[in-house]
Amino acid sequence: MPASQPALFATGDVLLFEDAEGGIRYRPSLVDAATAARWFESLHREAGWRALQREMYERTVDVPRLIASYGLDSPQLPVPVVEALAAVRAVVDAPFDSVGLNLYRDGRDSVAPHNDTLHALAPGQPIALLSLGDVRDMVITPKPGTRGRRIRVPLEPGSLLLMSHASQSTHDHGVPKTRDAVGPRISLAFRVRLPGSDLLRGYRPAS
Ligand SMILES: O=C(O)CCC(=O)C(=O)O
Ligand SMILES: [Fe+2]
Repeated sequence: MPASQPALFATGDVLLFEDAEGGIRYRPSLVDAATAARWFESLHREAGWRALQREMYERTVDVPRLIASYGLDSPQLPVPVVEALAAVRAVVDAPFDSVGLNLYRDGRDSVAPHNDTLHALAPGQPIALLSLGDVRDMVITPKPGTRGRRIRVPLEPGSLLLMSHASQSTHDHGVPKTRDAVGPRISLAFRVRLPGSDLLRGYRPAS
């Protein structure tokens, strides 16, 4: 499917979709390659990675990637997450309080097209996705009734993808499996939770 041509802005930001809350935008280089590599190595080694399962269509399926999650007030917060949060906060004014980390070990790991769990997210607040490690494509697909086309964005190490809360109702996003020889990739998803909500509802440790 042909990709649409996103608008390129003077800052280097690419606006992928516009809405009243900032839409979906991509900044190829939030931090430099050396910083991204340092954070990757440290998190790959030391984050609290877990294999999870979830119920889907009355079956239990393995989540095809490893996951770690922290409240941003956690005393166990890895140093790279503290530094990454500062880099994100320098360009995004949002009261992030949680981070979900994904580790895609190779091209067989993925996340299926989805929108982030609106029941758990504070209205009006964005989701900030920082990428580290090998490049993987993100595919962003308008939901039925939303204008625009499917977009494929290669997420560079050190890049930031910012998605508005509103965009979770208009678009799905996913990281498809690939047959290309790719090494591991880590993403950090900074979010603002609704008080008392559980971002990992429906997930449990793999047996
Ligand atoms: O790895 C990514 O960039 C996307 C992750 C994602 O969509 C999620 O954690 O909800
Ligand atoms: Fe997501």
